[in-house]
Amino acid sequence: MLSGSNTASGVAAMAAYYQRFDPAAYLQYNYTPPRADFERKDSIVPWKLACLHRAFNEGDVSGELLVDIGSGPTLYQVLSGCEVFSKVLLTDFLEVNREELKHWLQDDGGCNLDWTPYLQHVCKLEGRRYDQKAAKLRQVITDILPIDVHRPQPLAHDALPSAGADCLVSCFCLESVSPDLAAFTRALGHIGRLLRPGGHLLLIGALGESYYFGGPGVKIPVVPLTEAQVCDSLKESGYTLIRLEVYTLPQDMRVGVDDVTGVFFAKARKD
Ligand SMILES: Nc1ncnc2c1ncn2[C@@H]1O[C@@H](CSCCNC[C@@H]2Cc3ccc([N+](=O)[O-])cc3CN2)[C@@H](O)[C@H]1O
Repeated sequence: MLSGSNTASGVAAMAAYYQRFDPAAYLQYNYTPPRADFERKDSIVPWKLACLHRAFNEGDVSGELLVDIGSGPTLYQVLSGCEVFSKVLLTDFLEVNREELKHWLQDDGGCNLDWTPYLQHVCKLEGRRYDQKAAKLRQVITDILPIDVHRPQPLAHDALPSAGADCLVSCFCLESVSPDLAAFTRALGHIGRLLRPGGHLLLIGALGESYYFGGPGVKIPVVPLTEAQVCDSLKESGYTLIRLEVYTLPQDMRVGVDDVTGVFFAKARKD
């Protein structure tokens, strides 16, 4: 187990693990079938996309600026939000992930995953024509910034307007970058400072995960969360929970890349 919560050594140990993170392998492990099988009702990615579609489109989420916290090398988390917000910021700790996202934005053929099935699936949910989604995304994603959720100010001081973001989305990040539960809760508070009061947080994460592979042989420790801990941490860090949904992994979704037992989706509002 890593040493104490948010101590320099605990956080530094996590940062050291991430020096070996391999975006291409990570995408292969989690964002291809069976976990991303758009023909299967019980596949994880369609479940996540349905949660995000509903959360962005039920009338209470609005504003100009959406910030994705810890984007990693993935885009799926903003496919619905890009129709609601005029500005979207992607963020990640690692240069290799920011580069992966830039490849997609610049459409330079350097991507390690074809996002077409994802865009098609979300357009089907929205009843929208597919051929405008990529252009819309490239139009609203205005920057890809470095972030560290363990800093009280996770982004550069001039990254956001003074009022803050209108909405945050964060998927599978906080629990897998924190040395323990206290650091996870503190990180929730840090990202909350980026959000205006009354703004929404859409948080997706792993339940019961104690490790995952961020590449071949790159075993990264994770804070194993329960639903109750997620609810308590949100409350403790200044959010009001609106809805919590849980997906339990069927046996054949447990493919050996982690020991996840479930996935949670939380929609919350900053007090
Ligand atoms: N201090 C930091 N601040 C912000 N971001 C940071 C920091 N350190 C690293 N990062 C950044 O955060 C990371 C985000 S990827 C974290 C992976 N999370 C676990 C993985 C994901 C996953 C996906 C799908 C499914 N499923 O069931 O379908 C299960 C699971 C469970 N395993 C990475 O981009 C790193 O670059």
